[in-house]
Amino acid sequence: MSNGGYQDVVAKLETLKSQFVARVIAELDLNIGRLRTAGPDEPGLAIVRDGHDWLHRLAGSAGTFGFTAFGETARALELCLQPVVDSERADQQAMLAQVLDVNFFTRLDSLKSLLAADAGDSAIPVLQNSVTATVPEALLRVDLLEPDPALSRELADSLSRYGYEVVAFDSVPAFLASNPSGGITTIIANIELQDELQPVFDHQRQLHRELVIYLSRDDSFDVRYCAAVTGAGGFFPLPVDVPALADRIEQLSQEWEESAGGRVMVVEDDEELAEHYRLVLDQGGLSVSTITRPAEVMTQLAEFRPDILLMDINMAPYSGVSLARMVRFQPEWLGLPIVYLSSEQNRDTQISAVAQGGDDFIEKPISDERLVSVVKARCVRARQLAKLASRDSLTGLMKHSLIKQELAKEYSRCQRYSQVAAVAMLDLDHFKSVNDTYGHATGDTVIRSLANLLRHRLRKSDIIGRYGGEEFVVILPDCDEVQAERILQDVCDQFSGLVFSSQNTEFEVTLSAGIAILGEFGSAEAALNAADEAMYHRKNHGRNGVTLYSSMRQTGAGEGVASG
Ligand SMILES: Nc1nc2c(ncn2[C@@H]2O[C@H](COP(=O)(O)OP(=O)(O)OP(=O)(O)O)[C@@H](O)[C@H]2O)c(=O)[nH]1
Repeated sequence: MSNGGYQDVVAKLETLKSQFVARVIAELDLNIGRLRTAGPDEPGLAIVRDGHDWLHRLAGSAGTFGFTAFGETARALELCLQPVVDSERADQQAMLAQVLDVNFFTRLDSLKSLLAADAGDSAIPVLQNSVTATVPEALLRVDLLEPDPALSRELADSLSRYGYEVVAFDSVPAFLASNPSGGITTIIANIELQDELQPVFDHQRQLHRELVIYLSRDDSFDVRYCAAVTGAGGFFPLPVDVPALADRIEQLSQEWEESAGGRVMVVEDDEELAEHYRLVLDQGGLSVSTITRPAEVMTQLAEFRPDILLMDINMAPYSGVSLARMVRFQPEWLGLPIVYLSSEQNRDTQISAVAQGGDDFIEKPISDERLVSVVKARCVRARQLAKLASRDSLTGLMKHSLIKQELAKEYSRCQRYSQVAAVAMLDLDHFKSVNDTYGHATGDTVIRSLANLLRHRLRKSDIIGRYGGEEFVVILPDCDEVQAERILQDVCDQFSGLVFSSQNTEFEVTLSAGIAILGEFGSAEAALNAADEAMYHRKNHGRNGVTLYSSMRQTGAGEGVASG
């Protein structure tokens, strides 16, 4: 975020703080006046219950706006009223006189002066060092810092086959001169340049140590350890195992993507507090949606689709705990992490809230820095878990069941809007012999390499899944036969150009693909079967290439495919 943007956030937070003060001053006069009139009767009890709720809200929100002493006193006063609220009806009236004594009102009156004192000397507890981190596309770029021109050329050439845009530099100053905007990239650097790079990291916020991979001629423990000490994300001895290096770049960029951003929905009925959280979390690089009316929770969930839901507990007349239960009525939200953000301090109540449909509890008030770091960590975890459930562990691509769901969705979309989309089935050629000759681990590297290539070569809107062992499905929305054939032929060519090595032997692998156009079939399943049949046709006609189902039909093959 630019400095201007940061100043803007600070100004908005200051405005919220002023609004909070103005509201609280009005509430103080009103509530103190009412509590003074509370007699030992039913109307008096109602006033005390309202007063308790009001103090509870103040205790939770004041600290967030920087009114620490004020918030602590409000909390102490809330606890004074707690026994009345908690006790049996018969005892309540008798307790009133004891609780509402001179001491209670002296402390209640002190709230006004505490508010004024805190307002004078407390700074807005805003994040000082925010990061906006939503730049995964930039990670396709790899900056290569290698003084040896021959090695640099060879590596740049090999990595570009995996779909990376490689920019080579022979020195750190040359790299810095070319990247003045400091876009986030993966950096592959010869470890000899390590001492020059360290000061650069200290001064450039966009360069991240964890996105650096060192190359080294010396593969000793000491050198590897030194690289780890710098916080580097990878280490490769020379000569480089290129597929493994490409794989590491991919892993780093995926880890980065997971840790960047995150979607959080906040349900908080206090409007100033909700806006404060929104500004602070947004400043911390998260996408935020806030709702102050709990009745909107279901609609907003469906629209915003958050990674986590942050929910206040006391939102009279609603309870966050019951809302969490209600959210869980819908199977789709069973796995959504719900974190209570509440000023509730009673441990038993906290545990009971978590037991009834929530996942965790954050106590209010919480500092801005801590809120951002806790929420970010929860988002990363939520994304990792969601990914584990739906993504193939070897490649990170969609699993069989998910890709079939996506295909069904795309099929309906094409039907509804009369759009064109293609589905392709891809299968590695003679893959059994790769495993048999070089071992299963090398076979895994080949599978991952194809997955990475597909991720890079295809558009963001294309959908890729691992359908089976060495079989992949690709869905290409808004893509006709001619375009799909061109794209997949390009993938085939790129893939067959990758050089793998194992046991000092270099080898290449090819793939066969079949393509079908969704709209030409009566169901998504039938289109997939057709793509599969076209792929087998390619296997029987020389492999290493693409077959269109429609051309295969024209030449008389594939009569058996169901078209409905
Ligand atoms: N390394 C590795 N191998 C796998 C994985 N899943 C499936 N395979 C292997 O993929 C191979 C598939 O072999 P086949 O179905 O005979 O096909 P092929 O050898 O590729 O022959 P064609 O498809 O006719 O070109 C088998 O050896 C499986 O064990 C995996 O996750 N990792």
